[in-house]
Amino acid sequence: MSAILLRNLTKTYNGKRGVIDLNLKVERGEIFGFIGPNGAGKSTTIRLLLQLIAPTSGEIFVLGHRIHGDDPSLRRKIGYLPSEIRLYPDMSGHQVLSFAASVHGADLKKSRIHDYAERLQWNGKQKIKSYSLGNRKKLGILLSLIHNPELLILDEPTSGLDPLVQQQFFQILREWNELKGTTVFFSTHILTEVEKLCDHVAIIRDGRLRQVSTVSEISDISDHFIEVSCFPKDDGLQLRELYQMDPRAKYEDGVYRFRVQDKELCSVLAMLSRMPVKNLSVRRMSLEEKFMCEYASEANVPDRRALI
Ligand SMILES: Nc1ncnc2c1ncn2[C@@H]1O[C@H](COP(=O)(O)OP(=O)(O)OP(=O)(O)O)[C@@H](O)[C@H]1O
Repeated sequence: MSAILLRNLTKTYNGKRGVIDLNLKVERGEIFGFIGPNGAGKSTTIRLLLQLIAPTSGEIFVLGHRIHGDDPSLRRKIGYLPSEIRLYPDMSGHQVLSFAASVHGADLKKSRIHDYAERLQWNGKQKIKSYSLGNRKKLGILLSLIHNPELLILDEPTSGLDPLVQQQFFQILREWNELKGTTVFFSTHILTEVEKLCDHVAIIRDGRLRQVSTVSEISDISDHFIEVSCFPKDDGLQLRELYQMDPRAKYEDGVYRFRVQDKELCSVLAMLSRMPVKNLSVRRMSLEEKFMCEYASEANVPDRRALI
């Protein structure tokens, strides 16, 4: 039984797309990254999973149950960290935590929440209205874990956390996942987070799933950036042929910049070895760059030169 199963899931808002025809499976116990640029459809998918909005068409199964109308018993099994948390402004952090524990019948003393609060350097004494974004986020993380959920859904959990706290947070997530077998589904637009934490990743763009694979599969098919210039005696013809392999290649100030796939690299280097090359740089694309080139909307594809 999967933790999450989506079948042909579509959500439109007054006829405009939210998400289109999503098919996705997240196995139990996985840490699954859901990545995409702004407006891609991440929050819409999460809101559908949480029964906060209804699908236009398609089916959603969560922890083996088909979502159909409102199901509070299913929601109790899910921990949710929204991208923006709204809490009672006049209560202190500790009061909110105790209140949430009493609602869920959880014993804070027996849970690891205090340990996690300390590791996240959370300040529970202040009133919520005077909280910083980071402290608010930390409280949101603690609240999402308080009832020992089977499925943890985190919507951009790291925004507002400094790098050291982020590291602690990832460590806590890993520990929690190993200890309890909790499935973690988290959305982000920061690819390095997915690299650090996840086995599987789904990439969404313009409301459609573009790729579902392991993180290492995406890394393995990484391409290479080549930047090359030749001595003037070369008329550039051969090079021009080479760099035309990449439709988004650039030529400027005597320097050719283009991308080749892994499988083409050896033959391209062999060809370059026969040319009067003055400068050559070959660099493997990072996952981040690959994401930017392949998965960002066409309009947002950055100038290749900025990446080299
Ligand atoms: N309540 C709404 N009413 C109308 N359109 C909406 C609503 N919520 C989302 N949308 C639209 O649905 C699309 C997907 O938005 P969504 O918020 O799911 O993206 P996202 O990937 O979470 O983006 P971000 O990273 O910016 O939070 C966008 O085009 C957005 O404008």
